[in-house]
Amino acid sequence: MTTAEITGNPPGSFAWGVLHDRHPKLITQVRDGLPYPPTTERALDELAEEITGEIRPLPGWEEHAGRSWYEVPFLWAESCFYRKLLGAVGYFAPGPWQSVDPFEPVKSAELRSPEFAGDLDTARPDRDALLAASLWGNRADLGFRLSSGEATGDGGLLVDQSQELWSLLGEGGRVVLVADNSARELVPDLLLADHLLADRAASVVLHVKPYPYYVSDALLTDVIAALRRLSESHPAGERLTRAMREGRLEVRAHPFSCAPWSYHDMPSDLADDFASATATIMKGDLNYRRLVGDRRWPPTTPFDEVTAYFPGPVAALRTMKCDVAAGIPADAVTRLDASGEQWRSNGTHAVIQVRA
Ligand SMILES: O=P(O)(O)OC[C@H]1O[C@](O)(CO)[C@@H](O)[C@@H]1O
Repeated sequence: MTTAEITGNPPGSFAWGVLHDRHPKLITQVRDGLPYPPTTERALDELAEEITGEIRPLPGWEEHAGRSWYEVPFLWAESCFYRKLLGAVGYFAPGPWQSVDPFEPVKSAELRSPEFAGDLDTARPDRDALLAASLWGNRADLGFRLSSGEATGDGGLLVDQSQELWSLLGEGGRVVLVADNSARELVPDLLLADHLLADRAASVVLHVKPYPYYVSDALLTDVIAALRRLSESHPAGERLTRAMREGRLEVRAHPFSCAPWSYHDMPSDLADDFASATATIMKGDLNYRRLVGDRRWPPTTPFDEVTAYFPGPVAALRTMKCDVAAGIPADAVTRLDASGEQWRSNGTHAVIQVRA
């Protein structure tokens, strides 16, 4: 079974709002974050203008050139936008700005924020608290806050298969954790990895992005910054640093992690990585969209069905921040639809879903 891919239309939809409102704000935020030279300012101006019209050709991204940003698959349009934003700030070109993360100022500020310190102070070591911290750490990523403000209410878990997840993870072996955002999400992910390494896994492979993406997505440099910050006030910082040196915690940054397609199209080496793991844990909203396909699934479509193709046991820890939904019980869908709230995308609901 399949259904239509999400695009930026119709006007007023969640995807439309991201393209229409969030992306221009992001350009402004990036511009304000670092003292870029006039050539970069001009490139950012050009991108701000381009996103109101047609997609201009870019080597490797010709697939939808000449079309409106709103007509093409939303996942592709967003990924292309981030790729072009990095191009505009000289991220890929030889020169002084090469590899300078345009989102680093916001990521660093978060790592030094009182909220972050509060997270650490209240962190509890039991497994369910660690799982919940990792899940809800995804609630307000830095891109989401640009257009939606910080999600506050807690609508709770619409699906809670945490017991199935713990059963899966009880078997040792290698666990793959596909990270999402840095700082306030990555640190609880690392604390979860620390718990797994102590109790349930011989090794953990942490997948991060090879280059900046979706504002706050974690890179290797963010893992290192998080470990340093953690080491200042939590014993797990030292343990995890040692685990990295010993190869029990391994960081990978596969190019496909920034590709504009779902995991259905993943290359064989990545599929082998997932297939040979005890379990793969997918963090966050974007990974969820890529896992189940960025499509207008009826929200009751079984999670097992939309992930049947995935090469190995897989779990999703996701706060809901877009229109994609699957595996939601029918009575919950009826109740939430009747409430009139934007339950699919306002970041106050979450799921822990497992396909063993
Ligand atoms: O960091 P996450 O959880 O992947 O969320 C990414 C955000 O960006 C979006 O992909 C839209 O830009 C939303 O789905 C979500 O709000």
